[in-house]
Amino acid sequence: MKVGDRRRFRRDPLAYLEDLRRRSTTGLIPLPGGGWCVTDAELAQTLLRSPDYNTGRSGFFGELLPTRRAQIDVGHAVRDVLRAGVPHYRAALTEAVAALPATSRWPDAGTLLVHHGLEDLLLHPETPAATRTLMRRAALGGVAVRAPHVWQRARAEVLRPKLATALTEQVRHRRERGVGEPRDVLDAVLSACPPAEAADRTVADLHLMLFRAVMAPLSASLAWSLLLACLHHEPTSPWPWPADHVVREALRHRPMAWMLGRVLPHAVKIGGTEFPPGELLSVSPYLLHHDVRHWKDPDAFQPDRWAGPGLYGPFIPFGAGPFTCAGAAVAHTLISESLTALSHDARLAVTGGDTRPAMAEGNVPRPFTLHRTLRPPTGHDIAHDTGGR
Ligand code: HEM
Repeated sequence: MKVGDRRRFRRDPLAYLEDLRRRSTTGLIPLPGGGWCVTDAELAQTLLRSPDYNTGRSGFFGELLPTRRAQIDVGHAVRDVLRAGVPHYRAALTEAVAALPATSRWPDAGTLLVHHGLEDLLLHPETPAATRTLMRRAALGGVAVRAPHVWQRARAEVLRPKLATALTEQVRHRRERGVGEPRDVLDAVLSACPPAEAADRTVADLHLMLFRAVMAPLSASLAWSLLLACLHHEPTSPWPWPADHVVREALRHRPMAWMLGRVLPHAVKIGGTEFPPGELLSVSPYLLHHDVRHWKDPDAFQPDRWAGPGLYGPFIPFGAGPFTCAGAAVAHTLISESLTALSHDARLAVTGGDTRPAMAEGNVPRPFTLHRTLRPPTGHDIAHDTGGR
């Protein structure tokens, strides 16, 4: 990438991408880091959904699991344990929100909240305290969510192997004892991975990988939902939208996974261009979510657009097709629960908010400050609380 392009990309990555799309006449844009992005919505969805382009294993798990079947089993087992843990998450999050200071710095405060909600689901309370402490330090110290500063990332690099060693020891211990009904994500991975298929260290690495894959997008999507809703509403009255619509619209407006790549298993001709096998073709959820041919006012943040019967365009914040996110539904629930806990009986306002993202391992919000003021119950709340309507 040329220096000028790099500067423009850093200033506003999404505007830079939009600009590349505007200049393309073929529905394809060459990406500065290599490979191509398919911007035509139909072609893009074909690429994600067609079994022709999604052969073999998903890149999500890297080389950690030997077969596609094993990948699916692990994804489902983790999803099931999180789904069963929703009531626990709700209670833990409500507790954490009650302890949130009136002024908090985001997105870090969101990472803290999400971790508080997930802590017992990642490693249940009977796990040795030292391992849980390491996990907590990792969650907040740049292992779960990529830290912005080099020194923080260096510290995370020291923490990561310590946590991997502690988790490996825990895997050995649980395997010796035998795993019954999964109590946490580690049990879920163990239940889907027989020892012949995954060594103790591999299970620990899978747990670490899932820890990041769950924490980072939940934390970023919660922060985007909060920021965008606050920027588009006066803090003097409660939000007029259900949390579910805010979350959906934030996932559309600022999807954390802004680019999804596929390595072509065979040669293909797209938009008049021949691509050899092995070429990297990507689809951008962001561009599809902002395509004027499929969305009305795509650049406007409008949670209300989800209130009516669907006139929706392509919506793929969790991907699509055979490799779509295993945790999509539960992720949506967890973010909505978090937003509900934050906005319940409170006025929310932000300062320092910017809708341009900082690109880390995805599209994450730049730092902003949340001001949360508890509001006295209104007549409506009292009628609602006592069951009166
Ligand atoms: C807001 C939160 C989340 C977002 C935005 C998100 C997004 C994504 C995306 C874009 C993919 C890749 C799809 C592709 O390559 O086509 C993916 C894969 C995956 N996600 Fe999520 N995810 C989230 C939360 C979760 C949670 C809570 C879980 C826990 C179960 C999870 C488990 C997975 C798994 C297992 C895969 C790999 C699926 C496969 O290849 O079989 N994700 N996610």
